[in-house]
Amino acid sequence: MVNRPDSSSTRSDKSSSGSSKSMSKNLKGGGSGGIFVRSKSGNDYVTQNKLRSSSSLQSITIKSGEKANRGLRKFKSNTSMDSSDYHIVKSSSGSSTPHEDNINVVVRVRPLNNKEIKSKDESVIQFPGNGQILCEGHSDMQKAKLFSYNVVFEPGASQEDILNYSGIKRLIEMAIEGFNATVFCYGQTGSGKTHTLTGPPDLFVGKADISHPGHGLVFRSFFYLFQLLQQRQENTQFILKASFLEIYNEKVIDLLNPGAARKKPLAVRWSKKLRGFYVENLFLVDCEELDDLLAVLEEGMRNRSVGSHLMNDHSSRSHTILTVHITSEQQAENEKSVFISKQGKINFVDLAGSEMTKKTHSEGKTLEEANNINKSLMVLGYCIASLSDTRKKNGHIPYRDSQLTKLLADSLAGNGVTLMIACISPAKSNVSETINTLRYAARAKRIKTKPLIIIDPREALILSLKREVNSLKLENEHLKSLTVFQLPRSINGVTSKSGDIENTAHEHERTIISPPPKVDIDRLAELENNELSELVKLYMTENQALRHENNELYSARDNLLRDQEIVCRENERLLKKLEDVNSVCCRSPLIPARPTISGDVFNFSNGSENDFANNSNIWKNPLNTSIENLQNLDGRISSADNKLSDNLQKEMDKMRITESIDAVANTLRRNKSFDKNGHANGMIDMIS
Ligand SMILES: Nc1ncnc2c1ncn2[C@@H]1O[C@H](COP(=O)(O)OP(=O)(O)OP(=O)(O)O)[C@@H](O)[C@H]1O
Repeated sequence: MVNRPDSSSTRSDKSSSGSSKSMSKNLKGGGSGGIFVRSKSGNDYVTQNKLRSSSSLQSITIKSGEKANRGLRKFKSNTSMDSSDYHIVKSSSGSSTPHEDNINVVVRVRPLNNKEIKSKDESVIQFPGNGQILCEGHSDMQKAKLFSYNVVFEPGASQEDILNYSGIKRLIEMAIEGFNATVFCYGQTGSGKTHTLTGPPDLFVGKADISHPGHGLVFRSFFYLFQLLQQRQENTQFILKASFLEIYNEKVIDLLNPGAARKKPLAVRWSKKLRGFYVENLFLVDCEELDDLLAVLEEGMRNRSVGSHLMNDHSSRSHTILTVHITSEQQAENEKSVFISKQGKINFVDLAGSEMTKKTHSEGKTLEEANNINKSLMVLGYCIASLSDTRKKNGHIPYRDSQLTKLLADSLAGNGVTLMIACISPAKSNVSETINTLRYAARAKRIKTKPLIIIDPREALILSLKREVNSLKLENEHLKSLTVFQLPRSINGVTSKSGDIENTAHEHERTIISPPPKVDIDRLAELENNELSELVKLYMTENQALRHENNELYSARDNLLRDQEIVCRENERLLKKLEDVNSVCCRSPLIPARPTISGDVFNFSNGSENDFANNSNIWKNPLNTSIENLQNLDGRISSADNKLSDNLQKEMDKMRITESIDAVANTLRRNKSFDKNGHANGMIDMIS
């Protein structure tokens, strides 16, 4: 049966069939691509809605020439993330306006458990398809409620299906790319949150069976993560660290170092720089191999607070947050000395379940735990309600009212990408809690986050300055080469029309730019703050000097162009005059008719060059002559090879013009057509 948006088929809960067959092979499509999936057998366990693809979002943290050690050193020193200087700068989509991204919400419905089956409890959940859930009302009087989510996992869905269709894969990919990703499980006690995230508790007792189908999302995500890292390790270096904490009775306990922490809980502090909350002195463990990550998971699961009550034998009595920090280092394509560093993380959050203490019969310690759990979940509920309400979301959000909401603040409405897995029981006896959870989840779906780049401003500055210095250097080299091309003019004694041109040209040669000292890129991380600032200053100085030189070169070039323009115009004016003189001379009965310019010039290639030289007293306008012929003209027009400047050439043209004028004047003199002042019928005036 195809589960498409137009499908009107409604199936009842198949949980009692309890099929454990893995559906992963039968399912089409995958990830968060918004594809509706079905099984070949016709039994659908996963229905997807039209999902937004988050693929447009990605994040990079740019670091110049530094290995990832800086952040990691801090991790080793067991201090908080707050001690880093990272600032949120902009989204990785390339634009400075960050994309908004809705929280991705999926729902998992667990099968009816033995107790429920025994007590003849019924399922109140139906699956209309298209990511929808129909839940019967509290009583027969109430109407069934329809909810819509990104994906719905029916009771038969396997653990592998959750990995493949919840969108977690995309979150892992984004974490590798530098985003803060969070997946959290929400739901009433006994609804399957821990089962979904980590699998049944006996998996962590004794020797681990890697192929066990019960392994949860965290375990499977670790495998997927390492698979991706292996594919990418050829050109990228990855460093992984992990932490695992629980919030038990509003106290933060380090699950990787629980002894000390139980005596003195860790503090949750506000970071001005990060503009977020963080846990001080949380232990971070290096995870070079997959086994290290799995060991962190095992260790944390062993140490977390578990209790039992009527609704769950292994009830989580705390909220847990397992975080994997992923730092990647990649050499920039065009800048060998520049490394692009990305620092992402993924949080796996297993919330303790809300519980009706009347139902669970909690008392004593368990009751106190239940009250704290319910209280923090209530605050989470307020936060979600406010954030999903467009009128309230810019108002006060009570994150500070619980440790949980402080630590989830960024995932809920900050700069990360978030996946919520709402877990529900299908049993009629739990219908009011189920409706509450479904409402919660529907609200959460309306919340938008803004995934952003986190970047160290000093490193970004160094990188941008380096890039600018390089481009300025290239530009200046180019301008210098153009200026050198013009210099022979002054060397050959050609007068500059604007006196300052040569000064500028010479001046820029005198400009000495001292580059910043060479710093070993690998050791950049070891530099102190003041040394880094000094380095930034030196780059800025170099940058400024290059800009100055750049300006000078530009003004020199402009002056040279202006100068050339003036000479050209003057040249043209003189040539025009001479053309007039020549035409007057040709028409004069006193002067013998001369062959036409074209006749002589263009036919000289058939004769000897001497023919042309012999006729050099006839003026020829080089501007009206084809370039090919001009290049042959007695070497008068400079070629790129002999590197005579245009201006020098024009000066030579001028000299030849003067010679031509003299020749015309001599002819006139020879023909005795002078007036008493030696002027040839006014024509000499024209050429003077
Ligand atoms: N999808 C499922 N398939 C099979 N068994 C499940 C499923 N979901 C939950 N269970 C079983 O139901 C019981 C309760 O599940 P789990 O402990 O995960 O609930 P929980 O929501 O984490 O409860 P709590 O909030 O009390 O910790 C467990 O025995 C678990 O193995």
